[in-house]
Amino acid sequence: LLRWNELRYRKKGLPPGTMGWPIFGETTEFLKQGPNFIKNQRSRYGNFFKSHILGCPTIVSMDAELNRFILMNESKGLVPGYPQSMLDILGKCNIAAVHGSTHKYMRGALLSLVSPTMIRDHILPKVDQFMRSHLSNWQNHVIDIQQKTKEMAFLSSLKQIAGIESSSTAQLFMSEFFKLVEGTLSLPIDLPGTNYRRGFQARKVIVNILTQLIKERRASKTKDVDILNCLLKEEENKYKLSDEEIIDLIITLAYSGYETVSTTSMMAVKYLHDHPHVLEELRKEHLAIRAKKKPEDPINWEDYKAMKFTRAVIFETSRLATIVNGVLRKTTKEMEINGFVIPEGWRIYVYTREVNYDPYLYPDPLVFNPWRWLDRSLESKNYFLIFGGGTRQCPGKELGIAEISTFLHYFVTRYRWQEEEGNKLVKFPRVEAPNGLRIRVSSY
Ligand code: HEM
Repeated sequence: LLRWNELRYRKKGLPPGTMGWPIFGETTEFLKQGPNFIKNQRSRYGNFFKSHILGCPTIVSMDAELNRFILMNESKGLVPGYPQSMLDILGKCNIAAVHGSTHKYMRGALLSLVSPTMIRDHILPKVDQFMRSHLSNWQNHVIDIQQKTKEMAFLSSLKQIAGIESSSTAQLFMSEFFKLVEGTLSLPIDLPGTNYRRGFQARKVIVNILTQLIKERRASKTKDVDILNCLLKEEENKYKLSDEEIIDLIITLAYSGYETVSTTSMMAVKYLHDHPHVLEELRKEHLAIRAKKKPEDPINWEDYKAMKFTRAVIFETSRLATIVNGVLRKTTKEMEINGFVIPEGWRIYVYTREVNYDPYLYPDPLVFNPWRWLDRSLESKNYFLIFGGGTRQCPGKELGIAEISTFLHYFVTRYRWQEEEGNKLVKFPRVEAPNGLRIRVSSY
């Protein structure tokens, strides 16, 4: 079978590599061995090789130049290639499902909602208010920081979107949202009891909640500046979206900033715990900001901009933990890349993980050293792909960093913490603590 499968794909012009078993391909090896599978294949076949993973024939690209080319050339037919379950559940207007001019339009609408001015004037005050209350009364408790940062990422975005925080709507929305997320990461099997079916049903509940919210907003004419109101203000808004587009955009916003922000926050807590000298430096930065303020004064834009070491801690956490392993594209037609012919419909996995551990780019790559990021030019290097690159580079980069920074501000100025015994961390295919990451918290 293995040989037959190799012969089937021995089409002239494909990159080197192996295709594994019919249907399953090399998915088991990929999931079991994780990054080592990719490294082994690279040592045999180079930086651009073929495989068959997660149900699709796939090209894995680890070549810096080619990766840039792939990310810059959506218009030539290299569109997002995320799994069908994700597209089905996030809606047909979600940003990963649209291309060309529709993508430009939806992206423009989204960028206007999370621009630096919006963050400074409207979002940061909400994030501050939220973090103050979310991070209260943790002292003298053992908490699961994974659970707390997940709730934080979701509820903080819900507050920015619609000013909702701790109502029963927020709780219902949150439990349905968690089911939706699980559904997007499952096989698209529509049977009772599957995560896919549950995710799809959760989407329906969320769409109902949002439809109701939109109706209430239109009737109430409130002047609050939150994301929902900005989307509904037709006269002043350059981007006019239908209700369906508004709903999918809100789901996109909550979804894209959820796991990225929560996992980075959790891992920052983990690394700070394990590196007391880094925690000391970070705390110094935040205590200096607090010293100039009254206890009730919020974190403002100037404070955020002054958090240079915090920014460095966030980048170093993203790099070392590799929160995002890479991004997926697919070909909309047969095309030639780097002298190889890639058939229509193949996935391209722009695999960026190994760049994070390249000793030429990051000396002592396995050491947690935030100081390396104080040279701000590192952020604009071509190989810096923590937030993606090209036409789909993360529009929520500053928002995500502002949220994590505010979280860290209140966390390190209010608390000390000690990890409990027995925590386990998995780094691949997602960074997570399967049984939670429990810490014992006391007042600072
Ligand atoms: C530490 C936090 C974050 C990380 C590491 C991160 C990472 C990324 C990456 C790697 C991509 C590229 C995906 C691709 O090319 O297919 C991306 C895209 C995106 N991110 Fe983020 N992200 C973060 C926070 C956020 C936040 C808070 C938001 C909310 C506004 C957000 C919204 C988006 C959206 C909407 C896209 C798709 C853009 C498009 O397709 O044009 N992200 N992000």
